[in-house]
Amino acid sequence: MKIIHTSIADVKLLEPQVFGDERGHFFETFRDAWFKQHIASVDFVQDNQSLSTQGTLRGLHYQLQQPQGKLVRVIAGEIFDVCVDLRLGSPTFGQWTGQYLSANNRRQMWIPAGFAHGFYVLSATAVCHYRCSDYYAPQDEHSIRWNDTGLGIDWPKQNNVPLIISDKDRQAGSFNDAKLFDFNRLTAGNVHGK
Ligand SMILES: Cc1cn([C@H]2C[C@H](O)[C@@H](COP(=O)(O)OP(=O)(O)O[C@H]3O[C@@H](C)C(=O)[C@@H](O)[C@H]3O)O2)c(=O)[nH]c1=O
Repeated sequence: MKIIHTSIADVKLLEPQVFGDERGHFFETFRDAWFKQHIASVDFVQDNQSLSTQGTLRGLHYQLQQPQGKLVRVIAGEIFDVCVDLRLGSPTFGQWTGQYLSANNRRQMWIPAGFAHGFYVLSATAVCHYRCSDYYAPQDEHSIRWNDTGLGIDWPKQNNVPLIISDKDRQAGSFNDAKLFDFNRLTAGNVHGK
């Protein structure tokens, strides 16, 4: 697995080694010992998959008491995947990074706990699969408006493609009003309150 650094030190892109032959190709999508050694010492406890049509935007979501690190990849289609650093005291607090993840480039984005996450769909449909380091906790869910002016996320533009977004995400609050993480608490390893 090749590691590609992003503008946010703790956010990484992973690119698998692909073995092609006359049948097609093969690649490993996840290897626990490698991940713990090179990326982060987390255990994934929940895997999610969603299918979205072109122009769908999901996000920006996070859980505060049960923060989730997420390892995101795309099985079919292409998305623009975004995360925002919500760790007060982090050198990159308030910054975002956006990366194109697709079935073609096979890239995965590692987003540690303490970030809001969302994505926008560029292909006719996209199947997104992600591993989470803590369980879904609907009572602990928070969201920030995708087009918050303070964040200024530069989402890709698609002409004549209507935006598809849930009511919940349409009504999300601003970055200024967002509940935040404590960088020191997260980096002290107490991420999951264990
Ligand atoms: C996220 C989630 C949803 N659900 C249910 C609740 C609801 O009925 C239905 C759809 O939920 P949502 O509208 O919240 O799905 P969605 O907008 O796709 O939510 C996801 O967005 C991306 C960007 C993330 O980062 C994820 O962590 C998650 O927040 O699925 C679960 O059962 N388990 C889960 O882990």
